[in-house]
Amino acid sequence: MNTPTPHIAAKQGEIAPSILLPGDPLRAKFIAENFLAGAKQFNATRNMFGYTGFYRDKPVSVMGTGMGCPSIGIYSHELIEGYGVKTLIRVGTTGAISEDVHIRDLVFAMGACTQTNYVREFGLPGDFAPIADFGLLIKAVFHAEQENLPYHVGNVLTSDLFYEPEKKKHEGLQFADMGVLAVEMETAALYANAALSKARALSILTVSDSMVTGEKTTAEERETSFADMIHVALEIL
Ligand SMILES: O=P(O)(O)O[C@H]1O[C@H](CO)[C@@H](O)[C@H]1O
Ligand SMILES: O=c1cc[nH]c(=O)[nH]1
Repeated sequence: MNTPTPHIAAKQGEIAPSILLPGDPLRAKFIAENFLAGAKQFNATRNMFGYTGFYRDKPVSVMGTGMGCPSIGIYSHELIEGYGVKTLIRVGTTGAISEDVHIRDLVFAMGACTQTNYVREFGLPGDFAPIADFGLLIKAVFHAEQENLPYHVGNVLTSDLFYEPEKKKHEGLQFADMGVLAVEMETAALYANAALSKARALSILTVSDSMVTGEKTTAEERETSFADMIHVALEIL
């Protein structure tokens, strides 16, 4: 794939082989300014900000993906196929659907069930199971254990809907009955793209609210647990 790509303005060599991917481009800016040394901006196309800097002397990039599978699908494809990115870690928020998962906990998405059509569009002769890279996952678990962070490992649900019509509200609970922990909107597409292009991917999510209890994090609480998520991601690259 030629660069610059249709959605990323970087020149070859400006994006590191490892990248963090928050949904929100302003979170990418925050991560670059607060967690990376010497960060330089490589993208502003569509205001989808991207930066490369250093973490413990290792080059690391961070870029927003937007919301939903088509959006992260486009950016992760161009990052892998255009810029040779090998390791992609989504750092996002998620809503708990399991009663065992509480706000502020971390969820490492071992697999991603989905209601989206993204993976089906690949035209495989059956259902593909989008899974995390095992090496990244085990390092994330090891780091969370060392730091005594509250975390869960398991399935998430990647949905196209943030606002569900009343008659669909029971569907999250049906997935919860199958052991699914939490709902978000991008992981299945990220894992499918990584599999297709032989890259490594993991979603590390912070629980921002609970469908079970109705609890929500405050802005201040989100900042604290958000920092845990970024530290885990940076430490395992
Ligand atoms: O916090 P981010 O990474 O954006 O992730 C979650 O938040 C957005 C919805 O508010 C969706 O993108 C969902 O997956
Ligand atoms: O409830 C939530 C919270 C974060 N992200 C989602 O997609 N849903």
